[in-house]
Amino acid sequence: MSTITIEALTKRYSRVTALDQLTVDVPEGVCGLVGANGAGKSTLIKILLGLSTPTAGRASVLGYDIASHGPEIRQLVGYMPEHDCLPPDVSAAEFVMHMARISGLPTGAARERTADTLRHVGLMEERYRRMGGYSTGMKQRVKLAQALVHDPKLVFLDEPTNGLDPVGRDEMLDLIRRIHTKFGISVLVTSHLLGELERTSDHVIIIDGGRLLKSRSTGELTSQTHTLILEVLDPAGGADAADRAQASLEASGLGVRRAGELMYVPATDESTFDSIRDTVAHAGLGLVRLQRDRHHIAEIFAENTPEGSQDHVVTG
Ligand SMILES: Nc1ncnc2c1ncn2[C@@H]1O[C@H](COP(=O)(O)OP(=O)(O)OP(=O)(O)O)[C@@H](O)[C@H]1O
Repeated sequence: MSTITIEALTKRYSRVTALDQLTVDVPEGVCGLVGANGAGKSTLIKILLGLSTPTAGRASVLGYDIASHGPEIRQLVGYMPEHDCLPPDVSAAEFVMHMARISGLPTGAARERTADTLRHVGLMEERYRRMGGYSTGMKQRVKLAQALVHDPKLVFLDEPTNGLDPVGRDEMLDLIRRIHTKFGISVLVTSHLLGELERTSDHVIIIDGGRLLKSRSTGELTSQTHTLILEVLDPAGGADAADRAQASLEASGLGVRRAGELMYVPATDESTFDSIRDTVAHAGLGLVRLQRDRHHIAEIFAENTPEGSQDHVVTG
């Protein structure tokens, strides 16, 4: 089932077309929205929240039309904005409690939800300190907590890993995954870091210049290819194992592409596995690895990205 449907959505600013006839459905679960800086991700989120009006096209969020039901949508959706927006002289506990009260929760429930969400994002210890002294990672966690505090059905997270170091980024990605697995909340998360989405998202939507490039389940995007990846060793300790394996495989009629010690062999059918095993054994070598290669999201993006727009995309 879709949480969001988008039909021919267009947003033109005076000099830029930020969204250009975008049509796509966002399924339940964790959905990654990926694109280089300026691809239109934040513009799309603001339109879906009813905070900005599209130039043309239509969309619905959780069954509500964005043109007529902004307040209903904002009641059911949590929003973590991209940029810093936290008052520095206030503590996380006060701020998240305030956001819970604004969402309409009575004081008791707001206090309970504030404690629960701050615990979930790992900010219990520091919750009474003023946020001006927080690290970037802690600020991102407060922004996430305020998006979750009113128990939404869906959250929009705009670049939640921005400014985080690799450890902080991994922790944030785990938190995002748990929002769905533990609480059943669907997530639309934006990023320009393609590698992040492979393990966090169930589905990935790729946009560029406000246009749709691809919308696929992560499984489909990273599905197995028809290439086998192979690594060998010489039990006698010889250093030329890969060279010898390559020569033997080619003599058996198999095509081999080399990348250092790794060999890539096109598989015609399951019998290719047997041919490789027998050929390698016959050459007196041992198999370290023999498996199907997989697509990576970054490669798929690279195949589709018009020249000149890739330099903003980080594939790490
Ligand atoms: N209020 C505005 N007025 C004019 N142009 C705008 C406005 N907001 C966004 N834009 C332009 O629209 C395009 C899309 O911007 P948007 O912020 O949606 O991209 P993004 O994918 O979220 O990138 P980023 O992560 O850098 O914010 C950009 O060219 C941007 O400069």
